[in-house]
Amino acid sequence: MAKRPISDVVAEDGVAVKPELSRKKSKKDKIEKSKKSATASAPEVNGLAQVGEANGRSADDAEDNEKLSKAERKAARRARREGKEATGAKKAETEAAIAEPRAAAGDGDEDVAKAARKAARKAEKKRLQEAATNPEPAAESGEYQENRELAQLPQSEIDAFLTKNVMTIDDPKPAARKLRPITNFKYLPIDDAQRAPFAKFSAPTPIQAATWPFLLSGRDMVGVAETGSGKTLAFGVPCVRSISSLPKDKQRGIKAVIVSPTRELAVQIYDQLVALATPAGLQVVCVYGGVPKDPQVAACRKAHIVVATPGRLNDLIGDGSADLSKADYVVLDEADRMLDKGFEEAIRQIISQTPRKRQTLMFTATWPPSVRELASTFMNSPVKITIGDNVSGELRANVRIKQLVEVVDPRAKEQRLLQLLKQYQSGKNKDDRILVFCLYKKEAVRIENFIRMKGFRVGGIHGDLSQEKRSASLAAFKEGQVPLLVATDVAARGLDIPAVKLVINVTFPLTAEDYVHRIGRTGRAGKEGLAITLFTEHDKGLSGSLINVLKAANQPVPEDLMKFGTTVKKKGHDAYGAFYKDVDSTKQATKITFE
Ligand SMILES: Nc1ncnc2c1ncn2[C@@H]1O[C@H](COP(=O)(O)OP(=O)(O)OP(=O)(O)O)[C@@H](O)[C@H]1O
Repeated sequence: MAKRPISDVVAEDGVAVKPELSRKKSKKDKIEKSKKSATASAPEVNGLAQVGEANGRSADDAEDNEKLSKAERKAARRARREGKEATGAKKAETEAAIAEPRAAAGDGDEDVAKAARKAARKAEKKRLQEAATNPEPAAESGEYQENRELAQLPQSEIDAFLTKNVMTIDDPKPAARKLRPITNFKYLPIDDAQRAPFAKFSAPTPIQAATWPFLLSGRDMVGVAETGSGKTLAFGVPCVRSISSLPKDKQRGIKAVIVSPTRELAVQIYDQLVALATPAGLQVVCVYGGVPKDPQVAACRKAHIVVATPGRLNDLIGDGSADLSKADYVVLDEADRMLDKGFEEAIRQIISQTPRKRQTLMFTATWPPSVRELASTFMNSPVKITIGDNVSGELRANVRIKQLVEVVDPRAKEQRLLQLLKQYQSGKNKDDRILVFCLYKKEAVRIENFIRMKGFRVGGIHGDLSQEKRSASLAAFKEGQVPLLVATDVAARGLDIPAVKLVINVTFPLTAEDYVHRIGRTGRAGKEGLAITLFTEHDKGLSGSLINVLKAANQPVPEDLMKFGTTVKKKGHDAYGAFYKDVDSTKQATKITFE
């Protein structure tokens, strides 16, 4: 499918897809019925029956476990063999190291000098043997083999990288060997053409470096890293490699599916995936609602990778146009959003169509406890990788964003907004990009008109606008023709708009997670950013969560905000409700924190 402008994209984004609204009658109802009967016999997790995932599991589980333990035994044997070889090489090196100084010390002992030379030769021979038996990984071999140069880096260099970037790796499986972060693009097991899209970057970001070895090894994963830290390529690169490393006849059909909560984000991911997949000869399709289905149906027939919003994807599954039975690489981007609210059922439907033996990944900047257990029902012993000083997975904003909070009278918000715009968009800064967030669509319309009346160039993006207008506003803002954009939370997650200088929250969002995502539209890819939030007494229920976010990022907490209270209300899952029990699913995991 050709690259699709955002203006082609219409539909359900930003609003949770209600399964009963999007569902096609006939065939889909049958699917639903069979799921309901399965639910009755499915095991319950926290009072919620696992649909699809649990179906027919027991019959295949024994076989699977058998395969798994065979694979694990094989990995353990290989680890032992590598260990022996390493010990042998080390021994020879040690002999040489011991002998050399003695000889150099000139103790006159000819035998010692001879022994040193012999040991050195032995060590060198061993190294050469190792290099010969451990060639660079063949591109067509699916198994991940660490690049030789990476394997030979001194451990101190690896430790310094891990410490500098404060990485936490929770791995519930005992590691056969320690995987080193891929600290340079040249260590990726892909060919040069596939490496071309990275030419503009100097090095992988921490989330990319840390996740790639695990993902290339086929592991399930939860990846948590700040907004704008390059998570798309973190899951995109192994996605393409997982397909391109297969023999050609095994590459046919939809092999990977990436689900995103909004259509604009889906299109953005699609663009990045096309850049990665094209050099590998793979096709990507982007499916979303509100536009004619036929071109998407045709593209699905040839596609290897599908990037989708849940509603339209379920539509295509329901009418038999999208066959996910071979899609064994599944990504939920903005995973907490995908598992929240009305998306959950749509996600269950999608995942139930994918093979039971698959790699499932969840990526996000915010990972609230309310979705963690539900997430684990879709995954198999996932590795959890968190970047940043955030071991317990608390809510964290990008620390390069300066956050200012002003407590104001609700009636004074518009005037204060005007002052801020005059202050930050004047003189040489008149073209600086500013993103203004509102909570409600009607509010966004009012604020946009107000700003325009005051003489500013402004566009809008929210659910009440036609798709054409919405896409035009976003494109004009991205390209710099209109420096101001008024948006609802439809633009809060994932959108990568270049050089947004300032985010202004005219009205606080419904959750502190949304706040973190909203302000994350600035300060991306290592840059600095600024966010100004107008907070009123109407928002006081969220003062405690906001204070925590500010404190964790070393930002000033205004006295007026403290007055609203510091209590944090526990957020219940929409399905599990307020009685949701937070279970530490990583309890058994080996937790390694580098700091
Ligand atoms: N290795 C890299 N070095 C520098 N920039 C990078 C690198 N990888 C990706 N980027 C750029 O960083 C920006 C943010 O990437 P991306 O949109 O994937 O972030 P994200 O972590 O998914 O953000 P969000 O949490 O808001 O969805 C993009 O413009 C992307 O091109």
